[in-house]
Amino acid sequence: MSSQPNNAIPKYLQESEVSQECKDLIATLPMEKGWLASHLHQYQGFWYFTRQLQGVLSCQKHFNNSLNSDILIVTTPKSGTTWLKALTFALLNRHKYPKMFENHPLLTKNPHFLVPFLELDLYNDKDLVPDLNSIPSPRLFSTHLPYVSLPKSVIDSNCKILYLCRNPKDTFISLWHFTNKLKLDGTSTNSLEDSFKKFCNGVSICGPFWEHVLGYWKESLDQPKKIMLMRYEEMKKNPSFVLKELARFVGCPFSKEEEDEGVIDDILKLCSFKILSNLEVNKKGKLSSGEEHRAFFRLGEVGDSNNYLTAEMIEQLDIITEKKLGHYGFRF
Ligand SMILES: Nc1ncnc2c1ncn2[C@@H]1O[C@H](COP(=O)(O)OS(=O)(=O)O)[C@@H](OP(=O)(O)O)[C@H]1O
Repeated sequence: MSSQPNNAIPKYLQESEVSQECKDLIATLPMEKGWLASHLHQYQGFWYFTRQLQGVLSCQKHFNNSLNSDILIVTTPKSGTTWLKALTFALLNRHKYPKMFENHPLLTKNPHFLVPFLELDLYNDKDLVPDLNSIPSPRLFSTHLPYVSLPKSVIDSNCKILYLCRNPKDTFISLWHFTNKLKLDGTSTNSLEDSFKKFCNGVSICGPFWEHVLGYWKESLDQPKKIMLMRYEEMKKNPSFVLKELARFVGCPFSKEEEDEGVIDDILKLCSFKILSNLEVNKKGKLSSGEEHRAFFRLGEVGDSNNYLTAEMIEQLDIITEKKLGHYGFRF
């Protein structure tokens, strides 16, 4: 692993400057080279790039004050995180910003800025506990962590978890496009075929994909008041239904007056791919972690994987999905 910063690589993928604790742990963990980042490390059964692992350790150690009023957005990467962050932020702040197309923070700030990742933003750079107590209630955070690796305080509290996943074919293709855009160092093998093999073997950010989904699916059945599971495809098909369910789940349902006044439609419009992806802030700009805002907006459609995957690849992913999830009653 490299110990010198490489300025061609975004900050969040740099492997230098990780803590000694993280380095010592990494030396004991299974490691893979390849797509997404130069190295991925397997920790508690799931794969992380180096700085992400440091953030995971740090938030497991320090995020020990989860409140019952907290709302945590949990997703598999590339399943619509940006969209769900925007929707949830707009939902919770609808009374504060009633004129949605005039002075709403989403018009000038990227959703990832407004809803930070626990392990990527809050706990990554330093081993310091950020001042989370100053955030007004309900605090809204996000994470890609699998259920088994959530900080203990999240497991123990009655916070609400909004879990979003997307069919693995489109998730994989979205991730593959994202990594190609990054143009990592020459050691990365980003060919579709190689990346596909790794994805099928579970080696992807916060993968194995199927185990991630299964963990939350099982918990959502056991704890329906705590975990609401959503599918990207469902959100695309019936966004107002999902938004209403979401509002009820987090305890701020829409009133009849709001429905009549078109508040639901306004939120959906503001958070639509068309509006968000065309905002100046999302065409330019970068997160402090180095990711370009525009990298979060590509196509935003269901089924684009059909344009990239062969019939054999599709069949292979369908078989894995049925074997690993269908058996437990989960289907996309
Ligand atoms: N508003 C809105 N509506 C619908 N779809 C949207 C929206 N915003 C982003 N996207 C699409 O979501 C994909 C990116 O996934 P994530 O936001 O989960 O990425 S990340 O994990 O936070 O990096 C990526 O999907 P693909 O287009 O298939 O690559 C984005 O285009």
